[in-house]
Formats: sequence, structure tokens, C-alpha cells
Amino acid sequence: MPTNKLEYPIPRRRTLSDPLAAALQPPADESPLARELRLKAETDAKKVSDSIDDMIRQERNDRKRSKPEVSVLLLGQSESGKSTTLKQFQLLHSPSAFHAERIAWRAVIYLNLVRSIRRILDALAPESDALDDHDDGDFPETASVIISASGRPPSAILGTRVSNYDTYRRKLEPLVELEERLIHLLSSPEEDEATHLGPTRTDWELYANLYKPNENIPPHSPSYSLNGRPAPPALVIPYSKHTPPILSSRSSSSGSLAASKGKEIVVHTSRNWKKPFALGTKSKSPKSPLSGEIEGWWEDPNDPVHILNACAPAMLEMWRDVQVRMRLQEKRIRLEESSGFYLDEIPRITAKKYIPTDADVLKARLKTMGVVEHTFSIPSGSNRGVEWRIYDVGGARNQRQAWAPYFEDVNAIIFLAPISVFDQVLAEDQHVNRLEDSLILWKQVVSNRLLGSVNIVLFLNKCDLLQAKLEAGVRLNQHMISYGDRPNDYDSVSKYFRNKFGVIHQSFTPNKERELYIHFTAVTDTRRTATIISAVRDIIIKGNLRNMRLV
Ligand SMILES: Nc1nc2c(ncn2[C@@H]2O[C@H](COP(=O)(O)OP(=O)(O)OP(=O)(O)O)[C@@H](O)[C@H]2O)c(=O)[nH]1
Ligand SMILES: [Mg+2]
Repeated sequence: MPTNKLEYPIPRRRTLSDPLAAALQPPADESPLARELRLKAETDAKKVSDSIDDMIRQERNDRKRSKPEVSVLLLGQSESGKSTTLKQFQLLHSPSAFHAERIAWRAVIYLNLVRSIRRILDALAPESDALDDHDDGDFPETASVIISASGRPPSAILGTRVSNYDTYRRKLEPLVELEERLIHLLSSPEEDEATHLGPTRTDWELYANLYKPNENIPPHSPSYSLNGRPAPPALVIPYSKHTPPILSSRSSSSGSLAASKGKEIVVHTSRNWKKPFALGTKSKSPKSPLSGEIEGWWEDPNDPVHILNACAPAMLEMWRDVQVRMRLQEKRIRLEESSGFYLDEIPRITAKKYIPTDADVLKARLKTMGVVEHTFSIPSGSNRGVEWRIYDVGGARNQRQAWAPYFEDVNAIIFLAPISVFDQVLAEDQHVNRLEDSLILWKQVVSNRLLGSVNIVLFLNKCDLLQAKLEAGVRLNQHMISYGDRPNDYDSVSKYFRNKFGVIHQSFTPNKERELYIHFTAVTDTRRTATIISAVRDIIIKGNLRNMRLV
């Protein structure tokens, strides 16, 4: 394999024709005593110079330590709730910025809604039975596709036929084109994930345990900048198996659906995806100084809201159709549990003057790619503001190699493990149970030597969905044999998970002194999460002070 050796010019030795070299030369007739004195003087000068270097280094370290700065890394698998937790931090600590951006999330929310509609249409399609039976290794976004014990989605060949299926397809056809347009507005269509990622292996554990900057990360990977940290981050809008390729023609509906392939769209943060939908560009007020009436995006005939608004009655009818619900149930698709679920709010979301609420933004799903950094100044008791840096990482398997460079100077980790996912598989690998993946990831994080002195807070997340799932009769022991015949209620199951994660920490942490803080969370719930975040803030600040005294 060719090596990429850097070649530096070799400095030429100074010759005696060089006046400086000549001046530095000892005199030709130097006596032994003069030589001894000269060498001693040189040694003393070197000592002084070294001690000045030491002092500078020490001051720099002291400054770093006393600087009120905390860095927190949000870790966990994809869809565990990391970005949602970050949004809650923003809502608490920079609410005006959060509110200013709310309107820009309209595009993502529309896209989430349109995709839910597409997923229903795909599930209803008569040919989808055939697709279920032919495992082509390409799996749709699976947050709510529940896998049977055999590891395959249950086929429903003898299932309910939806009599209005053709009508729904025809009436909702404009949404196919709208989906393309929204993706186009939010993304750089020529880019796909493969062009932005490093190796697909999760080799960060190896990296972290043997950390040497710039060694294990391919230096030429476009995901990394010169300091070994990832290059500017990107966001990914998940693209379903049945989403048509961009700019596909509006051909016969079933054709365009079946022909499309699983792919993910990349939205670079540097591209500022929020801009096309930001308030400033879309709303000029007032429209008329006399009437004081506000002009907004609803006045623009090209705004996506018009198609959504026109399709709203058909969307509503389809979502309320008993046959449709039966068909989804037969296929064990629980859209209520999936990311970006707005089907219960169609009239509100599709209204012409719809403005997303805080709760809508928290529910919006936009997959993170790379690492996104946010800074907040958070007051701490009587102290002046402490600067918090929060890093939100992409949690999908092919994103995890970007985590390691952040392990070096992080003060705390908030690890999110969704515990409602015990019957689901990873979107990126249908052979891996999501909860198993979380447990493995947890073990890798807590056993990591580089993170030995880092405070760890564990969020056992999606408790609201866990409760709903258990109440709907889904049994944990069918997916985790070790649960045995314990009661299938929320209290017992949540305690079981707390114990399971706690034991892994206890057994594998390299730092037996480290305390683990565990919270049951539903990070879409603002009130509950605000209380948890303030408790976590105190824990992290205290832990940080303790560590600073020890170093
Ligand atoms: N009901 C419910 N939904 C949640 C909860 N936490 C997160 N979600 C939703 O789950 C989806 C995924 O959450 P994200 O915060 O985007 O997940 P992530 O961990 O950042 O995922 P990646 O960016 O792919 O790594 C979003 O639509 C959230 O609104 C929760 O506790 N309850
Ligand atoms: Mg994210």
C-alpha cells in the first residue's frame, strides 16, 4: 500500500560563512576553564528557558481549569432522543433563539407528515405483500415496524383489502411530488451519505482506548478536519425504501413507488436548511399599512402549505378509515410510535397559517449526521454564567466513528437509551434488536478507559412509549427471554431495565468510584425534562468541581 509520508525540507547546516554561526562558535583558543564556564552558562540558560516554558504551560492549564466551561456529549443510538434533549436545553437556556427558529421547522414537520402518509399507502398497496416476502436487504425506516420473533415482519397475505385504496392513492398523488420538493428545499440532492462518512466500522472504542491523534481516523476522510474532529456537520432526512428518486416523473403512481430505493438525503448545516422557511424571508409585515394585515407564506401560491391543505380531507379520511387501521395492525405497523408522528393533528398542521408549537418542534424528526455543537451560558448559583458546550452526535452505526475525538476533553456524558424499543430492530441493520444494540453501546461507553473520570448520566428514554406499548399488551418476555415470567407492567419492566444498565456499569467501569445517575425520561415532555435537566446540571457541575480539585 502506498504510504503518504510528509516530506519536510532538511535544514541546511550553517556554514562558517554564515555570520550568526560564526558568532556562536566558541573562540578557537578557548581554555578548559572558559569552556567549563561557557557550558555551565548554557545549561543554566536552558534551565531558565525550560522553567519559563513550564510556567506558561502551567498557566495555560490553570486558566483552562478555572475557566467556567463544561462540555457535555450526548450519546446513544439513532432515534434515542439526543437531538430532542438538545432542543430541550435550547428551550430552557436560549428560548428566544429556539422560538425564532420554530417557523423554520415547518418544512421538516410537513415532510414528516407526508412520509407517514407515504408509509400508509405503501402498507396498503396490494403489491406490498409481495415486497414483504422478498427480502431484498433494503429495509424501510423501521421505527414502528415491529419484527416478529422469527426476525421478519409478519406477512399479511390474507389481510384486509382497503376498498378505497385507489381513491386515496389518486387523491394523495400530489404529496409524492411535494415530498420531492421539500427534500429538494432542505437538502443538497447531489450528495449522499456515502460521500460524507468515514469507515462504517464502529472503531471508536479502539480509537479511544489507544488514542493517538490522527492515527486511527483516516486523515483524508472527508468527515474529518485537520484536528481529527469531524468536518462541518450535516443532517440527514431519512429517505424511505419507497420514496421516488429526486426529479422522478410523476408517472403512474404505483410504478413510481415501487421503483424507488432506500437512500438518505444529506442536509449540510453549512447550507443553512432553516433559511428557506425562516420567518424573515417569508413574512413581510404589514402587507398594507392601512389594514395592518400581515402578509405571510400563505399568500405565496408556491408554498407547500397549499398542497397539504388541499390534500388534508383525503389524509384525514384515510387515517380514520377502519380498514386502513386494520391493515396497519395486521402488518404490525404502529405509526403512533414512530418518529415525527403528526397524523392525529392533520387539520392543525395543514392549516394555511400553521405555526409550529414548541411541542411540534420537539417531535420533529431530522436525523443527525456528524457532530453538532451548541454553546449556552448557564447561570450556576451565585456564580456568573458557566459556558456549556453540548455536542449532539449522529447515533446510527455508520456515524459512531465520529464520536471518539470528543472523548478527550469532555466533562460529562448524557447517554440516552430508549427502553420502549425492545421489540424493534435498527433501521440500519434489521438483524439487530434496538435494545441489544443500546446495551452493547452502553457497555462500550462505560468501560472506556479514556472516559474513566467522566461523569455519566443515563436517560432511560421513551418511557411514555414504553408505558403505551405494555398497556397495548406487547410482552417483554417474547423479545427478552431473560425477563421470564415477571409482571409485564411499567413499574416492573422499568426497574428491570434500570437494574440491567446499572449492573453493566458496575461490572465494567474502570473507575469504581464513579457514581451513575439514572433518570427515567420522555424527553419530548418539556415540563418533566426541565426538572431533570436542572438536576443533571447540578450533578455535572458538582462532579466537575470534584474532578478539578483532584487534578
Ligand atoms: N414519544 C417520544 N418520542 C421521543 C422521545 N424522545 C425522542 N422522541 C422522538 O424520537 C425521534 C428521534 O429523536 P431524535 O432526538 O431525533 O434522535 P437522535 O438520538 O438525535 O437520533 P440521530 O440523530 O439519528 O442519532 C424524534 O421524532 C423525537 O421527537 C420520547 O421520550 N418520547
Ligand atoms: Mg440527532
